[in-house]
Formats: sequence, C-alpha cells, structure tokens
Amino acid sequence: MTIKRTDFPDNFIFGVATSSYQIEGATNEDGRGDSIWDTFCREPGRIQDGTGGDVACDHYHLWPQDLDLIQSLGVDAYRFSVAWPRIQPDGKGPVNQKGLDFYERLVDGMLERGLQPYLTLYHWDLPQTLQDEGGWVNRETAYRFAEYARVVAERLGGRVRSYATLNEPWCSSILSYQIGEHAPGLQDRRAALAAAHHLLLGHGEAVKVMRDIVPGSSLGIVLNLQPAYPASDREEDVAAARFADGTFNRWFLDPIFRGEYPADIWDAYGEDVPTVQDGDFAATSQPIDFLGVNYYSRSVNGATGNVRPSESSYTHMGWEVYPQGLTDLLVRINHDYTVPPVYITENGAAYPDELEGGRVHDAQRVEYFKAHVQATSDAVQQGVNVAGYFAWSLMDNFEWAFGYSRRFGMVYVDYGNQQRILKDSAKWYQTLVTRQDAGV
Ligand SMILES: N=[N+]=NCCCCNC(=O)[C@@H]1[C@H]2[C@H](O)[C@@H](O)[C@H](O)[C@@H](CO)[C@@H]12
Repeated sequence: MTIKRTDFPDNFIFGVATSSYQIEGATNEDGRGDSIWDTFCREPGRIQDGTGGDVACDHYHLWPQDLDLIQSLGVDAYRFSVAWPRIQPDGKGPVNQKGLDFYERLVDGMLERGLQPYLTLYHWDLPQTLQDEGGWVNRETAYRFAEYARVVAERLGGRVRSYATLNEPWCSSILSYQIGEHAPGLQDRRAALAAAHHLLLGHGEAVKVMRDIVPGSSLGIVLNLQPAYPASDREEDVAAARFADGTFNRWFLDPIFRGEYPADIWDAYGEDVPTVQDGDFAATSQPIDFLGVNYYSRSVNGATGNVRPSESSYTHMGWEVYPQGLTDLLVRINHDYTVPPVYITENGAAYPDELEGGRVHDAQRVEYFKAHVQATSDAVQQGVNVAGYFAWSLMDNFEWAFGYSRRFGMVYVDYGNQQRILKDSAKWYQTLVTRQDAGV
C-alpha cells in the first residue's frame, strides 16, 4: 500500500499545527499578561523537568524563519493559536495593541507565503486574572471569552478565514480541574463539569459574536476524541467502554451536535452535574462549519481499568499506536451525529529522538504518520467528509506537564541554540504533500 496525496480529494488540506504557549516564549514581552500555565509552571513538581514556556521555541522572535520552514514543507495550511494574555493581559477590558500587532504580522507572513491560516482562539493559556476569579468554573469567563473573540475577529477577520474557538475542552476542564495534571491543577469533579459547561457556553457565545464580524468565515471547535473499545465482550467490559466513551467523547459531542448532555453520563455524575441555564444548549449547539478532531490513540476498557494490548507498540507518551481507531472514530461520529466537514486538527507521536550527525532518523514517527494518513484516507473512502489533516506538531515544543522531555515535532528543536533540523518524518511529509508519491 502506498499512501499518496492523490488518494485524497484535490481540495483536501494538509497542514502542520502548533499552539501559542508551547512555542512562543517571550512570556513577559510586549505587554503579555500571565496565563494559568505561567503560574502552573512556577509551582514545584507540576512540570516533569521543572521547565516552563518562558522561552520555548522562541517563536515570538523566530516566527519569520519558522514560517519559511513551514512553507518549505509544501503544506497548504498552518494551524496556530492566539495567546489571550497577549490580546487582553487581564483577560478583559483593555486591549494590548502590541499583542494584536504580533498576530497581524504573523498572519500576513502566512498569507505572503501562500499558507492558509487556521486560527485557534483558545489553546489553554487562560489569563491568570480570570483564574483568580474562578477561571472556567465561573460562568462569567464564557462571556469574557466571547469578548476576546470579538477583538481578534475584528482585527484579523479580513485575512483569517478559519477560526476554532476552543482546543480540546476535555483537557481544559477534566484534565485541568478534575484529574489535575494540567493548569490550574485542581481535583474537583463538580468544578471540572462546571468548567466544561462554561467552556462550551463560551464556544457558543463566541460563535454567535463572530458570525456577524467575519461572515463567510469557517467557525468550528476542536475536540480530542478517543474511541473506547471493550477489553472483552463481557458485559462489565462493554459497560466500562461505554462509560469511557461517554465521559471522553459524548459529554462534548452531544451538547454541540444534539443540544443536550448524554443521559447515562448525566445520571452517573449525580450531584456533580453543572448548572444549565435556559438558552445554554441553544448556544452550545448552534451550527458550526467544521469539527476539528485531535486523534492520538484509543482506549481499551475493562471493568477493573484500562488494558494495554501487548501486541501493540506505544509512543513515548505511553499511548498505543492504533491507526484503525482513527478510521473507526471518524466513521462513528459520521454515523451517530450530523457533523459538518471534519478536519484532523492534530495527529502525531512523541518518540525519544536522537540527533545523529545533524540528522534525526525518526522511523517510528514516519510509520505513525503513514499509517494515520492512510487511516484518514480509509475514512474518506467510507464516505466521511474529511477536509484536512494537520500533523502535530511542526516542531518539538513545550509538552505541558512533560516539559521538553517529549518530542512531538517533525522538526527537531535544539533548545541550546534554537536550531531547527528537519527529521526524516518532515521529509516524508514533504514528499507526500508535494505529490512526490511517497511510498510506504
Ligand atoms: N490523562 N490523560 N490524557 C489522555 C488524553 C490527553 C490528550 N492530550 C492531547 O490530546 C494533547 C493535545 C494538545 O492539543 C497539544 O497541545 C498536545 O501537545 C498534544 C500532545 O499531548 C495533544
């Protein structure tokens, strides 16, 4: 099997993705305010290698060369995020023009290089001042988010045609307020479910506002979805998989595409369920133009916990390599929901890359990308309207609670000198997207 660019429709988009806090650095420059991740990284023990995003890939200063690098890959599009604390340092009120100027230059730089900008408004860097008032647990944050969306759309609206409101609300709520691995690092399920609800409300309020400002633009949301498979056909394992699917996937898909929470999970959450006000579901479920799906792996669920199939291989994050899960997931959401065009907005893998003689032979990552691009093609062949695929990530970057100890990039970053070095996976992707018929 050889996966080729021509296996996809001509208008299919191939891109690469990053996020502001993970690559920009310059956390105290040009008026940027603190985010919850700046605070989180300062708390001892939160980040595996004790680092933070204060320098990262220094993209705030190196963005011209990074855009040249993206252009050299031959991709159609670049998915990036805007740092709310650069735009409104206090999360509300006064706008920091230097922050807007940076993103205006960045977007113009993309357009000059023939790259389509795919903008994400929120990729986890909440202004700390809003967290001081409860963060996403506070319903008001949803309205502050819509105000922030207005500011960005008014400045960039003429040039950016694709806006995702949120990146992975599951991570911004459950991983951050219940599990506690991400900022702000709380462990309170009721708070997490309130945060999830207000994130989705903020998504809806932002879409409403942006419809008037950027008519004709494509508005959507990005969800991390993980297909859940029962460890066996025993009833208790099937039930465990259905619960995992419910908490991870349906708890977000249903309010967006059905205007309700899934009843089975709502009942399971008992007293911890969020307060839903009249009109909330009308906001969360208003029509969107695309669904972004971030796919990394599946879960295999048993009554006594998750199972790690011994016959599979695993990435440096400990995630199973399971490309079939991407096809299954896309076919399933296409069957169970009325979805708009879908983009794979993130897909990729971390491996312990070694720089050898100025090269990085990341064969495992090449295989991961080949298999998942193939899996995407398989879903297209099965009738799923997939409009694009963005590799995560353009370059190695700050991997949240793992710091710089995990490398997801197709481009290696030498953090000692900020050199960028194309890994073999970047070269493979380049041959694919530029139609040089990359072989398997
Ligand atoms: N417990 N637990 N967790 C299992 C699920 C975690 C899901 N994490 C993601 O999807 C994040 C997404 C993020 O957008 C990007 O900013 C991250 O760099 C990548 C890689 O980590 C992925």
